Amino acid sequence: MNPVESLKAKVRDIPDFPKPGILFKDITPLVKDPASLRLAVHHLLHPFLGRDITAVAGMEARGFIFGALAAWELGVGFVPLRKPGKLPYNVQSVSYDLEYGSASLEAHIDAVGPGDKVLLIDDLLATGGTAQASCGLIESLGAEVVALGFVVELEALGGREKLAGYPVHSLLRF
Ligand SMILES: O=P(O)(O)OC[C@H]1O[C@H](OP(=O)(O)OP(=O)(O)O)[C@H](O)[C@@H]1O
Ligand SMILES: Nc1ncnc2[nH]cnc12
Repeated sequence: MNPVESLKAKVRDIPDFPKPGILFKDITPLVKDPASLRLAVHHLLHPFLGRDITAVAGMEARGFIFGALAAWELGVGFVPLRKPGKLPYNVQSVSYDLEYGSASLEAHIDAVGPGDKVLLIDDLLATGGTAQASCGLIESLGAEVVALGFVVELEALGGREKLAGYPVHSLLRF
């Protein structure tokens, strides 16, 4: 099996979390294993090396894990997209639906701006609600979304279709 596919064994299935009927894909076993974490970040970023990217943005909370590592590897800054009420300065907000509820994200109004070329990174793509809303948030601040990267993609939930028009890269497709 190729090394990236072998990472699938590090994603743990938790049935009925956080609600009955949801099969939760738990990435904590992958993240706690140093070789798996390094391999995942390396392959997540492979398509983006050498690209004109000025910032990485990541969605709270699990997107912070891979987003911050991605920013470090690319040598650019990291922009946190946070759950409501957490950012201290003036914010721009966006609301959206996800597989098991609805939510909002916020960014500081000066987090990115015109001329910025942003790579959006999250742990997982499910319905695409979070990612689509995050694209809107970044664009509402005048920046461009260059591409999106996810460690896990749940293909049956159709997130990729919701992101039509954006380059989407995922590592582990279930
Ligand atoms: O494609 P979607 O249907 O929008 O779902 C994907 C989102 O759901 C999870 O985040 P969650 O909101 O559960 O927050 P967390 O990272 O704080 O656990 C995951 O980390 C993605 O951000
Ligand atoms: N099934 C799932 N497992 C883990 N995170 C998720 N975010 C949205 N759907 C999810």
